[in-house]
Amino acid sequence: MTASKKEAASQQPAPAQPQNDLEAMLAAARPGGAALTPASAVAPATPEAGAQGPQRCGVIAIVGKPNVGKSTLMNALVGQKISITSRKAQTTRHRITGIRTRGATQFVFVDTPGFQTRHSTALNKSLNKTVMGAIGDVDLILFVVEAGNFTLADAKVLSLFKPGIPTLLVANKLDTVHRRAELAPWLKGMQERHPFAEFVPMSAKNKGDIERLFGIVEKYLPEQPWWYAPDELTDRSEKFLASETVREKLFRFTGDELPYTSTVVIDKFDEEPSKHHKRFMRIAATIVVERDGHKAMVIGEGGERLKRISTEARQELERLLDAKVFLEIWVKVRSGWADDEARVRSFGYE
Ligand SMILES: Nc1nc2c(ncn2[C@@H]2O[C@H](COP(=O)(O)OP(=O)(O)OP(=O)(O)O)[C@@H](O)[C@H]2O)c(=O)[nH]1
Repeated sequence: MTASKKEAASQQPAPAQPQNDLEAMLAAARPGGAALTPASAVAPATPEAGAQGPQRCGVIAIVGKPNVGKSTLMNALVGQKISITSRKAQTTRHRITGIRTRGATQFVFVDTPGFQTRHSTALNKSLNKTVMGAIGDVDLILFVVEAGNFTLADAKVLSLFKPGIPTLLVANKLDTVHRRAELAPWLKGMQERHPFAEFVPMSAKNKGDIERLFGIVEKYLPEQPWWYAPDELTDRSEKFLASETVREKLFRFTGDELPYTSTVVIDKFDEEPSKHHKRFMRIAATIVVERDGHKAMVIGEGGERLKRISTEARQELERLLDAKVFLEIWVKVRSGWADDEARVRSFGYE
């Protein structure tokens, strides 16, 4: 990948011509360095897989501090929910590959956990190691921040980037910026911080922006044969997706009360023969929490909350696995697991 990566890195993307208010504002902020490319200024890439022309394939890391919208972006790019999302920071804990094949190009996205700067537990050290591993050998980095915002936590992530890998500044959540004029000086400041290849103000929730981001990303990927079949969406196992689904429901239904150190372990993931269903899966999961109080919180009054978590997780898994699912969930207390390196590893973290 190295030779072709250099080629991709040396491509100089042409700056977009201003076509609307946002673009004009961006052009005004342009200090002569990076192309300021609002997602809305680029022609969409060819949507279907299998088109003529040389194949392109490359790895794109999606990196940023917690809660900036990395998983939302990844799911929108892949076109299906691969990475779990929630309002709670630190939802993503593993490196996740999402694959999308469009036209002659295969995009291999790597979503990473939000880089942790606050607590130095074994869990957080493992999360940061995952981020570092993900950005080491990729063709392009999408550095995701909230448009108009740049904090110390963002700066710490940025300081990890090595020179040589082209990096796009994805200024996400543009829909929440009401005073767009204020973005110009902010972008100018960002240009001074790092030699970004392009600036892409956008919203991960806007389909048009996603469509155009494909067009921007495509030109950084080297010409080489695809690595995956065109219909593959992820390299993660169904078992892994099962644990992520339960974890997502757990966080959704417990809100901010439950510490982020709670986790999910899959104890059983078996396909069984069935006369009534084309596919029948028997899954057993354990939610691991740190304290008795957290266990009570997960179970809820009369078991109501755990029942809701189970029902929603089962329904989503039935869609995801295209199977009838029997899901059993247990809750166990293992105090101090996030501080215990061996436990962190035994629960499937790197
Ligand atoms: N308004 C708005 N909200 C967004 C956008 N993108 C993501 N969000 C919201 O931001 C929150 C965090 O999104 P995630 O995708 O989980 O963020 P993340 O960066 O993966 O978070 P971690 O897993 O903690 O690293 C969720 O509530 C999303 O719905 C956007 O473009 N606009």
